[in-house]
Amino acid sequence: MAPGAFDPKGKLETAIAESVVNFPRPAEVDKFTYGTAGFRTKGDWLDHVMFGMGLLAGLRSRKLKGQTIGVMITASHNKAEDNGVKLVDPMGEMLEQDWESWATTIVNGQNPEETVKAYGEVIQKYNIDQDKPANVIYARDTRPSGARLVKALEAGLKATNVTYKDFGILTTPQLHYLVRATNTQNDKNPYGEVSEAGYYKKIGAAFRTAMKNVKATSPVTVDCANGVGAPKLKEMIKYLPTEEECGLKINVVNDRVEQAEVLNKDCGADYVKTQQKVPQGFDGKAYDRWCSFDGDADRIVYYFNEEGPVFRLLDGDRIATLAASFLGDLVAKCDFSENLKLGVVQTAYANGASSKYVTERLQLQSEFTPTGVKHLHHAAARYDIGVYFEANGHGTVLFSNKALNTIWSKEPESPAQLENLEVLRAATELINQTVGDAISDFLLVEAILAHKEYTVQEWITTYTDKPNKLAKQVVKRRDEYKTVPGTAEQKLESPKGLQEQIDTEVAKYREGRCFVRASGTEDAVRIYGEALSSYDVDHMVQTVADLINMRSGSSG
Ligand SMILES: CC(=O)N[C@H]1[C@@H](OP(=O)(O)O)O[C@H](CO)[C@@H](O)[C@@H]1O
Ligand SMILES: [Mg+2]
Repeated sequence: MAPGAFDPKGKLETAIAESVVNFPRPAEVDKFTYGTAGFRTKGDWLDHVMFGMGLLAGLRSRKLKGQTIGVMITASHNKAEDNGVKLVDPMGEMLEQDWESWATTIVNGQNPEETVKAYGEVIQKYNIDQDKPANVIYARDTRPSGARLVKALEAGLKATNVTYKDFGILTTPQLHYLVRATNTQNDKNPYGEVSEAGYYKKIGAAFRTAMKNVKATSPVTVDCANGVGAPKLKEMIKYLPTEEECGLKINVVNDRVEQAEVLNKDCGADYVKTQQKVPQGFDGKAYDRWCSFDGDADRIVYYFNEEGPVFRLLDGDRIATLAASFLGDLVAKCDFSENLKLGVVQTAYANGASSKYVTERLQLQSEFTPTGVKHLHHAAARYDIGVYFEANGHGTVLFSNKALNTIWSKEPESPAQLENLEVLRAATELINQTVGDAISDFLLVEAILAHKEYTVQEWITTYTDKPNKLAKQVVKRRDEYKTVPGTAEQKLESPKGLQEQIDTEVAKYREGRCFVRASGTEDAVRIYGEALSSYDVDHMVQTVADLINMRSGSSG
């Protein structure tokens, strides 16, 4: 058929209608919405969504000349019975925003005819030729519902004649890696071998180079949230230099993947960050270095206990500043003829002290985007070296082509410069540039700590966090809470008059900052505040919560 042509009684369309009846819509869900994290809900309700994602992944691949599209089945840090799905674009980035609404449309058909109709709308809108090749790869985390959901996905792929490959159980960033590796395998600079082992080889070799002349302080303990990060980190360790070689001993805890119900339970990066406490299974002594992955291993936070014990968190802001300081130093020492622009991208939830440290101490550019990794990723891509992290521990570093060319083509002028250059080159290979990756970020942090000869105490004293609080408030209608574009979501446009009230309140506190926005993932609005004293923060955030409560009551 011609591009854009669609026949509701055509071969593929008939196959869709016949197959989708095996994956009916669950009565429990009114409407599915593709949000920041793709689709996410109870695993039992997602078969129909998976079928639709099979259709859409195939269409997206056909639209992009047969380039391989990824499908990741995971619900990250959510509980074990939940599941979810996200599409991955050809260079390993998140699905293009325009297509998110098509994802929503294609899974919300009330009957087979409506599903076929939605499929046809995408074909017409994007002028897609159904006879063209389509390639999709997919993987899932360790959730029990994953194996069944894969069948629904495959049914959608089969109905529309898509060539596909199942990569089994992987971390989310591994799937992103594989998508990019697949699409660049015939390029001059392939991203890496197209296999899970290829991922370990690339990162393992880079870590070995980065650690060549330094020794780590051992040990470090990794809480894997009882998720997919556990078996994958254990596999990664086989490719790393041994403790004798580099000084690093890695303990893996919370690795009970066979026990589905303990996934993310009282452990993992999200628990540690939101509860501000050590995970289940913590047995560290004062100042022992620990970190936690989330359930699909795309987030990481570090922490330790001071005597007391007093819990101290080293979150995404800390990793961003550590990485920016390290990379900035290396770039300066390599003395490139080209000027490489380094920047740090954060959201408004970043602690003010970290942003100040970036601009004043590191003398680097700092920028803020709205919440959500795709915003940070796009902004970071505009720098030669763009470091981005959400405070919750999701982030990575992006190197522009110019940066890569400069770094790899430079002729060193001294043995010391060669050493720095080698470390910087290793960093470009060690860091997963497709998406935040707990395993890759973990090894980056470990390499940096070894180079800087930092203990956790030295790391945390680089700056002092401002007292802060993140609260949430359930409201009748969170969609009433809209922010002014270009303010990184820090000013409300509506409800009318609320921002003025917040401003008046915040002005009462020394170095006060407070903003309110609707959550994209939960049915609530979030309130973030910081000020010079923690007493002030508590008071300010509580008063703002009360203001919202009063509004919410009258507007409902
Ligand atoms: C304050 C906060 O941590 N917000 C999280 C949360 O978004 P909300 O839109 O705030 O619900 O979930 C997002 C997806 O995981 C993550 O990107 C983001 O950082
Ligand atoms: Mg995650």
